[in-house]
Amino acid sequence: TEIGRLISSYLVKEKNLEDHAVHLLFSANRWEHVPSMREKLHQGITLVVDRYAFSGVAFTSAKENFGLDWCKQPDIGLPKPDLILFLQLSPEEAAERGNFGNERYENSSFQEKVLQSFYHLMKDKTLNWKTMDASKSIEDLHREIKTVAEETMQEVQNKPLGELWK
Ligand SMILES: Nc1ncnc2c1ncn2[C@@H]1O[C@H](COP(=O)(O)OP(=O)(O)OP(=O)(O)O)[C@@H](O)[C@H]1O
Ligand SMILES: Cc1cn([C@H]2C[C@H](O)[C@@H](COP(=O)(O)O)O2)c(=O)[nH]c1=O
Repeated sequence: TEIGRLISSYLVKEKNLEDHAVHLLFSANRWEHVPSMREKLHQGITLVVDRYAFSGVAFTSAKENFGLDWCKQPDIGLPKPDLILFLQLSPEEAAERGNFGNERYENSSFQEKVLQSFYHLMKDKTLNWKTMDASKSIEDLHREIKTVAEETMQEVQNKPLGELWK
């Protein structure tokens, strides 16, 4: 989408955007997909969503003068995930993996702040957070994710779709 392209040029540092504005753009980029997400979910299709609103809150609240509550507001009411997988890897190990350091936000001190924001978000017991050890091999991690995802799909198949942070 146009918003998506604008965000991409911000992330690769081609464009600078004001911090509040970019936070709202990330959220708008989620909201513009909600009608098609709802349609697919009602057809029984399982959605795997990379990052979603939790990255929105964790990354913006890691900036100076942004509280967690303000950061959550624009994403309140999005489709609520049945399972949130947090792939945990130390900032040091992440930095050793391919391509780290080129994008905006990819420096270890900022990533450490983001990690603390994620720990805060994970305290919310109304959400089904599961932490996976991302230092494992791709194959082992894949197996574990598949198992927990399939269990969740079984559990929730007849449950109504919830609204995030409501
Ligand atoms: N379990 C793993 N073990 C070893 N290397 C991995 C593993 N998972 C991913 N990688 C490698 O780490 C690099 C980053 O992986 P990937 O792009 O999947 O991360 P990501 O978390 O999706 O990053 P971002 O969301 O910031 O784009 C890639 O080079 C990928 O091949
Ligand atoms: C969803 C979302 C993401 N971000 C940040 C987090 C990452 O640094 C990038 C996304 O990188 P990817 O390689 O495309 O996964 O954007 C953010 O600041 N706010 C958000 O809502």
